[in-house]
Amino acid sequence: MTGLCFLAGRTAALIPAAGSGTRLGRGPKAFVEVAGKSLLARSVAALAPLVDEVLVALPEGLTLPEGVPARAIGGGATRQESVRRLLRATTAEVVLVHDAARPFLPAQVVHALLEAIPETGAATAALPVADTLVRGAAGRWADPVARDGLWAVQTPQGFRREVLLRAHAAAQAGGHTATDDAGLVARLGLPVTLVPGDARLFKVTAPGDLALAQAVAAMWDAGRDAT
Ligand SMILES: Nc1ccn([C@@H]2O[C@H](COP(=O)(O)OP(=O)(O)OP(=O)(O)O)[C@@H](O)[C@H]2O)c(=O)n1
Ligand SMILES: C[C@](O)(CO)[C@H](O)COP(=O)(O)O
Repeated sequence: MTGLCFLAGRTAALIPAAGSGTRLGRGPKAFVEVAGKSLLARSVAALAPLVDEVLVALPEGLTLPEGVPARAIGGGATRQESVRRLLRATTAEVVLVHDAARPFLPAQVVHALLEAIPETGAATAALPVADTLVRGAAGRWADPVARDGLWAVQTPQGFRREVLLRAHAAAQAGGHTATDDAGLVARLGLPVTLVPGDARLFKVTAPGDLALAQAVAAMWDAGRDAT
């Protein structure tokens, strides 16, 4: 693999980018630009120097923009199905699954994941929850939720490919879903290591996130924030 020596075997970055961006409301979200560069191009650029290959799942009928160093396949109707297709399209021993919608990916997070994967076979970037949490009902405060031990899960998430293949096969056989891949692995009763994520790894989800993304891009593109 490229760059790092603590993992044997080839490493692939798998980027689900086939979402429709309903909440953002600007068409297929991976193609939305921030400071002149699409979310997809930014995510690929962060990962390409650190892995042996980059695979992207795109909405049916769309093609990779010129100059994006990746191989594209057609995505599925859900994120889980897009990742399942990506997994089947690589033979790499280690896979890093990363949302195209998280365009600011510091290299140190990838290094931390690659370091963690040999021990358990599965690891995800995550941040301890910092806000007070509450369950709401009909717009009113219902129950406080203790935040001790709670983490907000980000991507990338890294796996030995055979571990994630098993998790997806079990999900398909059992007809169950999870909002992320680490969740599918945990459902098998297997350990998932939490490694420090990064505030800049937020997911561009709703229109308000674009203003934040513009602000981060100004620093990132000037090279003052790309650690
Ligand atoms: N069928 C799908 C749905 C989502 N994704 C990808 O999964 C990541 C996280 O999904 P999300 O932020 O929910 O993106 P969208 O599904 O596009 O957003 P929305 O739910 O607002 O439509 C994104 O990179 C998205 O492109 C995917 O590859 N295939
Ligand atoms: C995979 C993920 O980004 C981890 O936080 C998240 O679960 C995706 O959620 P969404 O429902 O696709 O927005």
